[in-house]
Amino acid sequence: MSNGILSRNIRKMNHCGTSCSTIKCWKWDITPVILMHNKPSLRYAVLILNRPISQEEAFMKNFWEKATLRITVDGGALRWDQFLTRLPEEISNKMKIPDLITGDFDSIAEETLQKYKKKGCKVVHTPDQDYTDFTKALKELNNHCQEHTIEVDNVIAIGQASGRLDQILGNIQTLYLAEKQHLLHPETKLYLMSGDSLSWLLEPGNHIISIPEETRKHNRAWCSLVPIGETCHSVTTSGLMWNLDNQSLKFGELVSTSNAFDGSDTVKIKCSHTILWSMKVPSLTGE
Ligand SMILES: Nc1ncnc2c1ncn2[C@@H]1O[C@H](COP(=O)(O)OP(=O)(O)OP(=O)(O)O)[C@@H](O)[C@H]1O
Ligand SMILES: Cc1ncc(C[n+]2csc(CCO)c2C)c(N)n1
Repeated sequence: MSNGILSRNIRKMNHCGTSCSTIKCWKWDITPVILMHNKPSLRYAVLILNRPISQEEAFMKNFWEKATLRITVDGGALRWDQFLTRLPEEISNKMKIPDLITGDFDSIAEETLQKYKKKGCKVVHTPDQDYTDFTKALKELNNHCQEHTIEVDNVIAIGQASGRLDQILGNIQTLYLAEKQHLLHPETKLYLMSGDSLSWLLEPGNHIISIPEETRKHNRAWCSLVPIGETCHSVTTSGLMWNLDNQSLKFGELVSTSNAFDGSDTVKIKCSHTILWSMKVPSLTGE
């Protein structure tokens, strides 16, 4: 086991005792507070998708610089370029370049591609039209890690969830594919960060999610549990304003959006099927 903070705090624990030895347990201590003050031992990859970057300059700069691996996905390279113009030139000039630029390149301008090639970025063309550039980027990330014997515990994809609903759903599909098609190392966790919201999949089992103090204190801190693609027949929670007690989550019946925290330092969730968990994370957008 490695000691990167994020995923090591997201330990899979099969320790539930004899009565539930087959139930998997996860502890999630990922918080942007940890990301913000990311420790040197933290090993993560950052992926920039093709959406405006709405996070605060200080956060993004720090987050990018301290990443183990930096990837821009197709038009994401342009978004990164635009983000750099928000920083003073003497700072942006010294920033690390993307390690990898991937995509079918229908969105990136040739000029931008050439500029990054000249700077020494590795460019991987992924023309397959059966998968999104985000999905293909995860495969390339994994290949790159294997080639260079790099390990990352977490992959955080940055992309504002706005605009095209099909793309937003496509991004959720990528979360599922990463798991089902083993696109990443089995220990590597994948998150979608959109502005001040962080989303990831909770697999069947028990989950304990640490809630950062800033989120607990925030009077409009929201969270959600959404069943995607299949009914989650049984969900039991604690730590939420609207807890579930062995209830079923299903579109057309009950979907737990606009839920909130009850002030506890952890949220506990037991679910029978995979669900999408999203939560507000503190102060990344300056709002
Ligand atoms: N409107 C959007 N909303 C959410 N995510 C998006 C949106 N547009 C693009 N993305 C994300 O950025 C990635 C890279 O986008 P890209 O520049 O390739 O645009 P695209 O050609 O429209 O997307 P794709 O080629 O994946 O269909 C996409 O795979 C997707 O994950
Ligand atoms: C059933 C089915 N629906 C849509 C597409 C189209 N598509 C899905 S991902 C992608 C890549 C976008 O960069 C494209 C064009 C397909 N191939 N198969």
